[in-house]
Amino acid sequence: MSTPVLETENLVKVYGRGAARFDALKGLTFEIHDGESVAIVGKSGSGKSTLMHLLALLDEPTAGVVALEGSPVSQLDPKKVSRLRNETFGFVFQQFFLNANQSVLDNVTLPLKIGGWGRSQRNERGMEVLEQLEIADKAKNRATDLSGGQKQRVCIARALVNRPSVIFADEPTGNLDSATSEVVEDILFGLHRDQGITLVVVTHDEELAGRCERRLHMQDGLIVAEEHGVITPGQLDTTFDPAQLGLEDEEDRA
Ligand SMILES: Nc1ncnc2c1ncn2[C@@H]1O[C@H](COP(=O)(O)OP(=O)(O)OP(=O)(O)O)[C@@H](O)[C@H]1O
Repeated sequence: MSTPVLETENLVKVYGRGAARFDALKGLTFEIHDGESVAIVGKSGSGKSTLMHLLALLDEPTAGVVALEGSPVSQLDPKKVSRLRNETFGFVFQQFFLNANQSVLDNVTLPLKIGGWGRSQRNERGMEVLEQLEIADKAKNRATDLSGGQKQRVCIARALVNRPSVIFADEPTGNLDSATSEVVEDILFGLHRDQGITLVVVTHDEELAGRCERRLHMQDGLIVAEEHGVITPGQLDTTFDPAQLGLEDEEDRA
């Protein structure tokens, strides 16, 4: 089998110390292969975002290993880690994280600016992805002057601009109404299908998780179950048991 794009071994994350110590991840070992779509699901506080931050090299584990394409990340120079993160990953978050004072195009091309690209090349590539996301007519708008769905499309454009091999999406539809959510999901899964981009999605949304080929179920800092296969909405009632996934609590879904 090919080298996994991401791999963890006995991954541990502890926040705080003494009486304030909290063991957020308690030793996770798993692999994510190139071109997979994987959902990380579980109750609020189970450790999903913590795990995603470690996988995305946005934070460091307390113990254990994260390996990117077979190379343990802790052995790499921090500058190289930043470069790898910028080149390999795209990020889509529920809160958008768009710079309000910049244009849509400048927001989208930020990863290229960080990567040292010149302005004209950045703008050319930026317009390409905005066209792909059918939002090129908004390139000069301020990023705040958009609807929620348009903002998320801008975020996806920004995530794509560097031609990443992995997109991390943390509750990507959490701020969107259901019709807009479907559009955004279709875009993400279209990229996965057509461009072979690996998708790692953190979500409380059963339907979104069901569209992924694999679901890792987290509970109290551990992966307690793993499910394979896409689940269509019609199957949700019978095969996708919210109680089993720790999603039974309405409050957790808010
Ligand atoms: N910086 C931090 N310092 C201390 N504790 C933290 C920190 N970040 C997260 N935690 C704790 O670690 C646990 C896991 O948090 P995490 O955000 O990973 O959960 P989650 O499953 O993503 O939750 P949610 O679905 O609500 O986003 C929680 O109990 C949280 O309070």
